[in-house]
Amino acid sequence: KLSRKPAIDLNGPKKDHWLTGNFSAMFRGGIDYCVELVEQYGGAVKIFGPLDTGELILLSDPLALYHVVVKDQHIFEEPDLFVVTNKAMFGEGLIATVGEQHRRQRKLLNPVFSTSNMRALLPTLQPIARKLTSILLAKLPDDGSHKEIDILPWLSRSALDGVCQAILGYPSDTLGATEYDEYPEALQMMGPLISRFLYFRPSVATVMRNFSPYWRMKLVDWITAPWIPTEIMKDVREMRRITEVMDHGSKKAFTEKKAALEDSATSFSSQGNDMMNIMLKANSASCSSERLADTELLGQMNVMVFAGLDTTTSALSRCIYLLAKNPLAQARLRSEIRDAIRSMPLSQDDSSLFEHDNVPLHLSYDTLINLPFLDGVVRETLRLYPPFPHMARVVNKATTLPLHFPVRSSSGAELSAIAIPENTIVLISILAANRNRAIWGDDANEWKPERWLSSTGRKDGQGVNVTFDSVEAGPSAPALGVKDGVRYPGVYSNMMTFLGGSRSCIGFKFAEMEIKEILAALILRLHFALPADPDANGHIKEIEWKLKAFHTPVVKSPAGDGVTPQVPLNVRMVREDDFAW
Ligand code: HEM
Repeated sequence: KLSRKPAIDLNGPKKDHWLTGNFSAMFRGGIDYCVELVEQYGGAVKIFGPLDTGELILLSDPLALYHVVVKDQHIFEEPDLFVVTNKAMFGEGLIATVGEQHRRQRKLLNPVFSTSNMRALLPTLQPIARKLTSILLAKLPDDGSHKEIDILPWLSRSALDGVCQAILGYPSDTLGATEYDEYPEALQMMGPLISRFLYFRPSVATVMRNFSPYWRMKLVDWITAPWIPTEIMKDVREMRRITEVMDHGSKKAFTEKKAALEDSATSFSSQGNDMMNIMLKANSASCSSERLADTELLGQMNVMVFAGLDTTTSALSRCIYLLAKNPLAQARLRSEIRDAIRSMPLSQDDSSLFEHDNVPLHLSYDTLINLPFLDGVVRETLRLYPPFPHMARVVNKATTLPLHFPVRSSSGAELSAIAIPENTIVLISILAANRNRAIWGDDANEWKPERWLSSTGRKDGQGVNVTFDSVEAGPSAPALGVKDGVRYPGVYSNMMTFLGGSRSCIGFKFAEMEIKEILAALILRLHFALPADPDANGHIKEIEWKLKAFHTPVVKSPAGDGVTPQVPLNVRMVREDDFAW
């Protein structure tokens, strides 16, 4: 059906490959390829998808994106394939629902992610950040010299413990890992397995649409039979095992939580600050027509972990890698954190707040969130390297999209609007939008945390879906990401990293807090540098970020295999001169 739609009258590159269209070039060429495409053809580019997907539109024009995610978002829907397969894996959580059901879920869940709830959640994340720092410190030589450590698994475990404890209220301790716990282990393996299944998603969707639950299970039993030996069947079997463990673990945690709440129903006394608890209370208090079913609440548990884990790990590892590459920025950030800690009022009653040097361990939520340079580092990293580089939408009826910056048709005519046939797939290029020179300036492709320091845009858009025309620059300095009143419709700092509109990321404040807390704890005590020691063959490790579903860091050949995800850095204890910048 998709391949039979009318041709799209838009300029773009030729097909790179008969089977994969422009997709293999996009993955191979990574960020540079996508940025060059957009710089050459503009904010709406015709590209070719794999197999019979046919022509797609790579979209990054600000006005067009405002229509896609806010104004006409009922026309630009999540692909059915995405929704159906998410439902099969996670149940009826936010990323698996559409229309009225999705609206009802967001209405209940939006207030759960309020700033005041984040403030109350920070103390759950602080011990995790502290534990991560202690674990890495314990690995280092006593003489203050450096050691190479792959920080990726450690960041992933802290992100997992953070999501499990703060969102689910599940006492996960993968950082400590004294005992094997199959539930968090299954949650952690879900993301990587799903990336391996990217090309099989269409078959899963077909099965979901055309088979009854009975025959679906029969089919799964058949294809996961242990006597089918191929590699891919191993992955299918693993996926089945993980889904079952996740389902069982979530149901158990949910049932216990619900029972505890019902026990204290008369007083609704606090059972902990985790988001699941807040969500259950909000649900019980809502009117019956808006209330979510248990299956929907359960679905949220799986969805939150999936949506919050690899994204946060990717952002955190990119921040530390960039700081390792930019020692001056690292020193500046460290000084800012130390100064903030020194100026905090000391609570002599709470000795747990102190470590050696009489340094309080934790910053308050408001101090942490408002540290200007830390904020600049996080925003700039999320702008330049959005963990989700592209998001897909399908056009459910033929429409016309207005553009702010005109592009060319196939015949070279100037277009200020594009006609989009029904069933066209639109790829929202978060990456290209966040690097648009016309909005962000000529240095848009450079990592400059300090660009945020003088911007009144620093606090813009926090959770508010403002309309396209209603944003004005502040009175003193110009707001970043706004040029002549034009901006992207993102919920976070005029950028598209967390998208905008009613399907924007619900967890962005949580992600921001978790990234800042872990960064602050690590940078204060540890110094990071890129690998510099040659191996036995004289090769020095060079980290490369491959563009897949997420940006995946690997070590380039010949020092590495170019495949295994890792971020090996030289780590040592901080010295006094590491604060000078
Ligand atoms: C740096 C970290 C993160 C990034 C870059 C990110 C990005 C995104 C993006 C781009 C979407 C839109 C997806 C779509 O439209 O298909 C999204 C949705 C979502 N995110 Fe995040 N996310 C992050 C962290 C989190 C965290 C920590 C949580 C949970 C606490 C979370 C929960 C969700 C959920 C539930 C949705 C679906 C929202 C809906 O459809 O209504 N995310 N995220």
